[in-house]
Amino acid sequence: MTDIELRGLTKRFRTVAAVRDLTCTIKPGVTGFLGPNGAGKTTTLRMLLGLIRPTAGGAVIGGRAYRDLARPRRVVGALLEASGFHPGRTARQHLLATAESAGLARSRVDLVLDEVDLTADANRRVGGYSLGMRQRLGLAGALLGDPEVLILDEPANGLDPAGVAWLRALLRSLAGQGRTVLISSHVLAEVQQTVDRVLIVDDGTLRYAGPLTDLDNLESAFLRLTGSAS
Ligand SMILES: Nc1ncnc2c1ncn2[C@@H]1O[C@H](COP(=O)(O)OP(=O)(O)OP(=O)(O)O)[C@@H](O)[C@H]1O
Repeated sequence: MTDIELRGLTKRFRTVAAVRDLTCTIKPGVTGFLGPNGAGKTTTLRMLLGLIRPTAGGAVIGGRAYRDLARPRRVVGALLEASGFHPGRTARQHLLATAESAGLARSRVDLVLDEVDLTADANRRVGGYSLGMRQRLGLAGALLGDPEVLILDEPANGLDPAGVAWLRALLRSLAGQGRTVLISSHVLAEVQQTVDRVLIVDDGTLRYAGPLTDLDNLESAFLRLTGSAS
């Protein structure tokens, strides 16, 4: 069981205060990370993954900063945006290269391809993939190290309705195995069906952290807490 902890996490870009003093603990289960455009979600996830340096405070996963994890892919799987794949490579080649560079068993590749339902297309070039297929490939990459923690930025992006239902079942099953799953999303109806807890941020500030069941109605709570209610 691995927690994610944010401790006074803060990021300023010149004049923009993107993330302001976020403190919370994210436990095993599925946690939805919600907020309007520009609220600071992606910046927070990028700091969690050691991609950008906080201005102040920090974030730890299982008690360690991402940069200090000896084998990060075995602890944390991440999907930030489904791009950056070499278009001339097949999905299988992409995952084999990732497995090799991370010191993971090649046998994991076929397992994760199956898990994301890409086995039939595994030998096609990624350049010909749809957005939803690239999203599934990104998820396969996140699952490659069989990590205890998954950090997924808008994982339902590009998935068709059957894909969204499939993703919901996958996330629930990962949570059922005791993993900690953090997903950002704008689709509140979908979040409502998938998550155990929610974090709501607005203007870089944490407005709510707690169980979904403590909110009568996610949409009205979101609009009220983010000042978007008319
Ligand atoms: N590299 C950067 N340089 C300058 N400002 C940035 C940079 N990255 C993000 N910002 C700013 O920080 C704020 C938070 O952006 P962020 O992308 O984290 O929001 P978000 O909640 O993920 O938004 P969205 O839902 O639209 O993806 C925004 O005002 C954004 O313009």
